[in-house]
Amino acid sequence: MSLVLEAVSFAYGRRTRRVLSGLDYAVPPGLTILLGPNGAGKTTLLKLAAGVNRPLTGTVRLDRVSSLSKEYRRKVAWMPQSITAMTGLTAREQVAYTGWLKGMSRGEAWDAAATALERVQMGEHSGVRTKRLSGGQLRRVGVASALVHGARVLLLDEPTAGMDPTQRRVFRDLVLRLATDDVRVLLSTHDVADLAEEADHVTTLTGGRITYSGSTADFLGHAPEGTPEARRAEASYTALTSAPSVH
Ligand SMILES: Nc1ncnc2c1ncn2[C@@H]1O[C@H](COP(=O)(O)OP(=O)(O)OP(=O)(O)O)[C@@H](O)[C@H]1O
Repeated sequence: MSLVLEAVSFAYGRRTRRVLSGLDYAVPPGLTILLGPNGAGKTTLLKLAAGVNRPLTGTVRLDRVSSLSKEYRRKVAWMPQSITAMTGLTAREQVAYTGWLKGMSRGEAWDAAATALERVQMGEHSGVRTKRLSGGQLRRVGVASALVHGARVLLLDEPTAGMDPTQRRVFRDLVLRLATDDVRVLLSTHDVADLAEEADHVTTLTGGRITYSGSTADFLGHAPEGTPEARRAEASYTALTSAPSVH
């Protein structure tokens, strides 16, 4: 199973400059952290990979399935930066609704919603209206919605933004458990030090170009010699995002 972007270009309007141009990228196995400065194009890349945005040129596919097909959207799940709490719906209803939108029957979606909420440790909140949940809990409902239809690739856009350290820890443990041999996770974050060291892979994006994509160990090796252990992720990130081009 491989999610690949091939020679992808994208612009938000006909006359606006391209945010991505001729980009080639394959989502690596396991958990990958997507790092890059503000405006680098991380959200744009995730939306293209999710099939939410259509590339101007090039292709996005999961094995042979095009991102423009309905089948693709069942296999790939995207969690946007902000999750909307749907008025009047409980956590389980909101998650089941997503499953139904992705083509599951009502009964199937209802059962799968309970399982997905358990997986994100929100089982005991499944009957709570989502409007009443905290920001961190709502993000976990967002992950459950991404999991409910059995997606093979999860694309999470800055899921830890605005979380306090405790919520961040819970979420981080959750994400580390989600990435398995069968499910690839690509997660964008500004929080270099927090997640990068536990991820399998790191990808850095600068000005719409991939400046590094490889193992976390190699990534950490880009820190200048003598960098203290605790600052290696940050130093590697700085080295890779300020250099003109690497890989
Ligand atoms: N809807 C839009 N319309 C026009 N331009 C946009 C739109 N969304 C993003 N852009 C532009 O595209 C570029 C890449 O934005 P994108 O949101 O993908 O970056 P990002 O790396 O996710 O940034 P951040 O970390 O700030 O979320 C930026 O220059 C941004 O201004």
